[in-house]
Amino acid sequence: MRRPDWSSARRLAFDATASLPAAEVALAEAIGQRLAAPLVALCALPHYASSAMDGWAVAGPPPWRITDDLPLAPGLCRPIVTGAAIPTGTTAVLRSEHAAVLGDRLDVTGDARPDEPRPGEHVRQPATEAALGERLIDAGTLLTPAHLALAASAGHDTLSVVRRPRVALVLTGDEVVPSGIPPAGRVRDSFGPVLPALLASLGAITAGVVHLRDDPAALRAALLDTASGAELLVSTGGTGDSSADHLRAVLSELGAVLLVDGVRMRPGGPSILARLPDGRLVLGLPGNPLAAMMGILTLGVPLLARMTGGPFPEAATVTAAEPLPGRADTSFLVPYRLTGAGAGAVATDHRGAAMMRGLAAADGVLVCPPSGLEPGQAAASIGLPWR
Ligand SMILES: Nc1nc2c(c(=O)[nH]1)N[C@H]1C(S)=C(S)[C@@H](COP(=O)(O)OP(=O)(O)OC[C@H]3O[C@@H](n4cnc5c(N)ncnc54)[C@H](O)[C@@H]3O)O[C@H]1N2
Ligand code: MOO
Repeated sequence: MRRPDWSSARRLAFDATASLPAAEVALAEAIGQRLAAPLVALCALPHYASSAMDGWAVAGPPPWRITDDLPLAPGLCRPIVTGAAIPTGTTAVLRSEHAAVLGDRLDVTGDARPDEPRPGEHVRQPATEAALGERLIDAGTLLTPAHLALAASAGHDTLSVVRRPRVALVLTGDEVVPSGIPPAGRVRDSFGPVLPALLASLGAITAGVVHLRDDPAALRAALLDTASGAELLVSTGGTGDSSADHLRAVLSELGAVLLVDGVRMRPGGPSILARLPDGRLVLGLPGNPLAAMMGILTLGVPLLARMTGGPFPEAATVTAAEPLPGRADTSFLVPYRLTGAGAGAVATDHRGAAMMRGLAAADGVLVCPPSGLEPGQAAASIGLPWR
């Protein structure tokens, strides 16, 4: 679609693709991925009766005689540690702080409650957290450390997760230098050191990075290169119409379909989403650093949410604390800071398309509609993946 508005562009990006297939990965690798199938308990939790305290497994009322014999008959006891299996015949566990040992005799100290230990006290009964086969985590859940620990205790060594999308980066520009302070006419590469980590925070793996001159043949070859196995190519620069900008011409020559051909927003308006004839997607980000970030936040975030099996990332809202002018047919993406608890958004300074200072200082990005905003009016807000 040619130049959709900001919210239509996000929806087009989400609808451009589908969830990737499932893959079985080691438990530790599943962090941050979405579960592809419901996770069930492979054993009851806990799977045996265990002690919740260091102390004594006792049978019957006090006092008790200390023994190694099993099963425990009434009037007998033996030491036990937290987590150990409860010996047969045990009626309760007496915590060590409340135990008085005299020779081979054990009694309850004066610090204990009069009825201590109650039957079953400090005994973790089997299956109190989950029964064997019980569903513990729903398919589609984004896996956190807590989920992985639960899966491990439920007996899982691997998990079925939605495979991470592989992304090939194609960074273009004769003038772009990879390190140091560039001379006039050249610019330091703002993307190479940053995009892999940003894409990783969105669930993707960077499968390759190439730096290209502004050369259509090189760009064509890079877009046709399938060696990295990437489902998505993310390019930077060359989205414009100058003699040094080749992305549109090369995409057209390759027979790509432009799913999003520019977005009615600033910065980031020239962003492109295209599908190559073999099905791979190309996200073309403008060269201006802030514009490229807005392209990722607008098109890349919904696209990768879909590929990683997630829901559509609904925008939050934020209230403007100052008037923000609008412009017909354009959404202004405004990096903002919150002025205090419950207070509204104030635009950061230094937020030109080629600047990064404003975004670096921002709490979020406000989407100012064409009609503009008055103080107290609400607008869509894009969350920053790194906050
Ligand atoms: N006549 C017009 N000129 C421009 C228009 C327009 O509508 N008419 N649109 C402007 C807008 S908006 C944007 S955004 C840019 C889009 O530029 P391109 O995607 O074609 O990117 P380049 O021309 O290659 O570079 C633009 C700018 O970005 C710098 N750049 C490129 N790569 C990097 C990098 N890796 N790290 C840091 N900076 C980078 C590049 O040096 C340029 O300064 O076009 C406007 N022009
Ligand atoms: O995308 Mo451009 O200014 O709007 O940088």
